[in-house]
Amino acid sequence: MAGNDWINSYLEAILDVGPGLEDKRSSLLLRERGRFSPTRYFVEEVITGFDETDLHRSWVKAAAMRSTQERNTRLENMCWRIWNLARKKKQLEGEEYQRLAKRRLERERGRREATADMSEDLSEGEKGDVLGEISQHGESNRGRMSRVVSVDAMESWAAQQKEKKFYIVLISLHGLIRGENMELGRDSDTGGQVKYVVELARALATMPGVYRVDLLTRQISSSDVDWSYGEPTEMLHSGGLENHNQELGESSGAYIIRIPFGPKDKYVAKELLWPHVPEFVDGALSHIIQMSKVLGEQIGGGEPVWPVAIHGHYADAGDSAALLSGVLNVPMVFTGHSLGRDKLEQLLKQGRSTREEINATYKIMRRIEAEELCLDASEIIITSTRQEIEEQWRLYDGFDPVLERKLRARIKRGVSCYGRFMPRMVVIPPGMEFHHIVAHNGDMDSDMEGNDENSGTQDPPIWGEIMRFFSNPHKPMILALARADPKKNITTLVKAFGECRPLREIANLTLILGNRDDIDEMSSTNASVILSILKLIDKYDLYGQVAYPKHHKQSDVPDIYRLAAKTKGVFINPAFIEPFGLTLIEAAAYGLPIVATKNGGPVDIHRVLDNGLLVDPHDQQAIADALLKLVADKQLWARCRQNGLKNIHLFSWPAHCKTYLARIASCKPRHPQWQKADTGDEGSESDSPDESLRDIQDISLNLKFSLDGEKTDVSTVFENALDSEENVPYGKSEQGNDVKRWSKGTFDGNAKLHAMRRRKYIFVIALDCPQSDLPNALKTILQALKNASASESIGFIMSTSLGISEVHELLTSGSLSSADFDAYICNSGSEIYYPSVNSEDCPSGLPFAVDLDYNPHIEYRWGGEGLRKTLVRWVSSINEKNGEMTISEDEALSTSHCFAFQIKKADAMPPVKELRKMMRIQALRCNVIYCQNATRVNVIPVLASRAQALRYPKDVFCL
Ligand SMILES: O=c1ccn([C@@H]2O[C@H](COP(=O)(O)OP(=O)(O)O[C@H]3O[C@H](CO)[C@@H](O)[C@H](O)[C@H]3O)[C@@H](O)[C@H]2O)c(=O)[nH]1
Ligand SMILES: O=P(O)(O)OC[C@H]1O[C@](O)(CO)[C@@H](O)[C@@H]1O
Repeated sequence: MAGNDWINSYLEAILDVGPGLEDKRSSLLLRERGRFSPTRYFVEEVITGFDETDLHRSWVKAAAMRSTQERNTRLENMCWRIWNLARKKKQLEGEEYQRLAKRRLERERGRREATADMSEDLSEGEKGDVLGEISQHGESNRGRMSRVVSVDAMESWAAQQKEKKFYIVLISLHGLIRGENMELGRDSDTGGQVKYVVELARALATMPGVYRVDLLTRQISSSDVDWSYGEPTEMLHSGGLENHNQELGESSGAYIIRIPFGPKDKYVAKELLWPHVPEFVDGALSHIIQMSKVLGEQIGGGEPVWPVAIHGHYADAGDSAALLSGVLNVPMVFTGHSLGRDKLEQLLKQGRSTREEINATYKIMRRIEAEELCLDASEIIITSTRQEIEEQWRLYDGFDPVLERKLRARIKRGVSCYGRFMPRMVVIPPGMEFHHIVAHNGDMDSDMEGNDENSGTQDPPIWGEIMRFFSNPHKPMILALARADPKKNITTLVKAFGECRPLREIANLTLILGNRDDIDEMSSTNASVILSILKLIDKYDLYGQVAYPKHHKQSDVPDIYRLAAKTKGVFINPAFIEPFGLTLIEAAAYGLPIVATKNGGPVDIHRVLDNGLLVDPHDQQAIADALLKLVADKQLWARCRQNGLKNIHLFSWPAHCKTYLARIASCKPRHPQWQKADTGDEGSESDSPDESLRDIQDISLNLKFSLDGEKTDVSTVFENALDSEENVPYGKSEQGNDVKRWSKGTFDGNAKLHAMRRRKYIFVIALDCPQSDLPNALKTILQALKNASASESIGFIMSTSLGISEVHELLTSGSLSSADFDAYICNSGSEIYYPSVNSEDCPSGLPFAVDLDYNPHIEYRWGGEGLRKTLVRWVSSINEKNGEMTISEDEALSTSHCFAFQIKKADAMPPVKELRKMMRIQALRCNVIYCQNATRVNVIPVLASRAQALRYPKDVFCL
């Protein structure tokens, strides 16, 4: 049922059912106590309803009742409802308060421990840093954004870049992205980020030193969306992009590359894309490897040209970028655009939904974990404003501005950070594409002079579409342009307008809220925004004063701003919080003064442009007052218009790109550590390209034998495993990551492994819990699979949380040999071994050869001894707290890249997320895994895992 109509309909139902209403003396609820009655049911539904938006409406209806009895019943129910709402709000506030206090304590403790660790060698200067760290941001107002334009240093950088030829990968996941006629505001997914990434890709490709930019996104071949989103590749034309240096990069250009993943014929909203991220990573990896090879031939003298950075935009693409940067060992960059923790806090503050409800709608906890992973994995995080760092990123476990500065100072002085790392946060606001604005600014000035009527040029069609709504189209236009998303808070704007008589008299209101054909076909969240607005227009009888056109094209947007400016109107963005606010710089560029929320990016924008007023978005009266002030005060209006136009050049893509590239160039170069194999005569072993495509099947023995707690008929596993190619039964890694496909890779450097080249199928056997019957089961599986096909064509990989000595024990107890498997992914993905007859290949003298390239490949941010010491302290604190030995370090099983701990009492252990959180608070980056039925904890490098090891694409160029 739309809106809160259910409340009134339940009240109607109560009145219809009506038992006991005659008894005027007793309370409705007391009267019904003890036995089921429909009245009681409806009353309870009403009073436990948790939304206050229609309380006023219920009140109006109750007050209008003629019958005293009916009125009293309604009022009585309203009292219950208000009481219940207040109680729930209080309870939520209490819970929130406790949560925040707990968080504060945890962070303080974490920071204390980190500081204590590093205290021995604190230099004097550093000690000073600790006090008043935050206030050190006291840069001047302009200074805060000055990074945008202080590009002098960039000139020398540009000279250096001439020699370089960068390949940059950007990722924006959901797929509704194209270069021309972007469908902005189409739904909740198509917002500013779409425009941002396309314009960034285009601008980067024109920079000196940049050879190619790929913007990876989802390929959607579905009748739900335009065919253009199904094209595998789209070149992004640079159009009239200006480059301040007039130095176009020697570039092969910018491209949108569409990777198919997720359901084939369906658009999937961003909240539902999470389970498909690993599939995207596999597709993207193939593309990047292929492209690096092609670029290597074009500009790398035959050596692959790896991406200089993989840059994820928004949490979902950040998650993917982290995995890709881990697999390829190249730097990761991240831009949040909008952050989950902040969104969660805002929604909780509104008090309308519980944490669980918010999570169910927005999958917000998954999103927050992805953002934490971005902090773990990124070298640089790009924000649009300083507010984003100080107010939003600081809400995360993995980021603390104080610790960040401290670590940076230590690195500068060459002092140890004891395995601690923080990404570098850099404020680089987005830019504007000015080429299509400049042409109109002259017109605008003549519009202002009132010359347009004789100018002979035709009005843009969108003007007519808007003006047809107005009784008096010449009044100043208040313009809002945003996605129909509740957080944009357009309903408060309509209320502010509707309830302010002078404003209604002096101005019109134009609402551009995306495109719609049929409200019933919109997503429920978008539809509810539109419906509430339509109801408010009706309620305040705003017909003739508000325009809400159903459609507009991207090319209409400049004309919409121009129309508002021509009428001496004002742009308004009243969002509860706006991370940056592209519309504000767009409005400024068209000479339109602004009223904007004081929460988020607009504060920084306003500081630079000084072209309007900031308001509290919850304060309806303040919104109306600010709008009235700007519209009515002609001098103020003109000053704001001029200020905006004068300073808008500070938001320029070329300046953005220069700072961006300088930052990226400062990252320590990293690239895959695997050695290029000697292609020699091995190439001939692959009979045909098809033959080299191997299917990987993951028979999850851990699932079958330990988690299920019951034995499975092993032969069934074989049948599934040998099922048709389309029906591959993929398993789950211990972290729940999908394990899918070995990237066409095999191993080199060891004669034994050359045999793998002949494999047509590779089966990955994932095992976690050694049980007494496991060796025999393994043996049976291997034999059965070999019998089912020519044994030469089948290869096996063991993927396990066990260490290599445990694997050896397991094999020996089942009379299996190390040569029965082609490779072993051990210690939860932190080591790879191959069978070897030469015992010198293995540090422990066992018949395995360790992959020596793998450890340096996954080493990024590995905390080593500093991390181990913190873990040991954590172990002691758990044992102390429990008063008994709950967990202990297992030195024998620990390796250089896997710290192993034995758990004695699984039920006395804190959940794994607590340990992850603690590590992050202390800036220690690692992957914590509870494995072997919660009897062991393995702590390994942050981007290592068993699933990631399967993507390790060693010597892919041989195939
Ligand atoms: O009906 C519409 C609605 C929006 N837009 C355009 O879509 C963009 C919207 O961007 P923005 O106002 O910045 O908001 P979001 O869509 O919410 O974008 C997110 O990402 C942006 C880029 O990082 C940030 O500026 C925002 O704060 C952040 O919320 C602008 O270019 C608008 O012109 C349209 O063309 N038509
Ligand atoms: O999910 P949120 O926090 O509302 O964020 C909005 C963001 O999502 C997007 O719609 C991208 O998927 C963006 O365009 C915008 O940056």
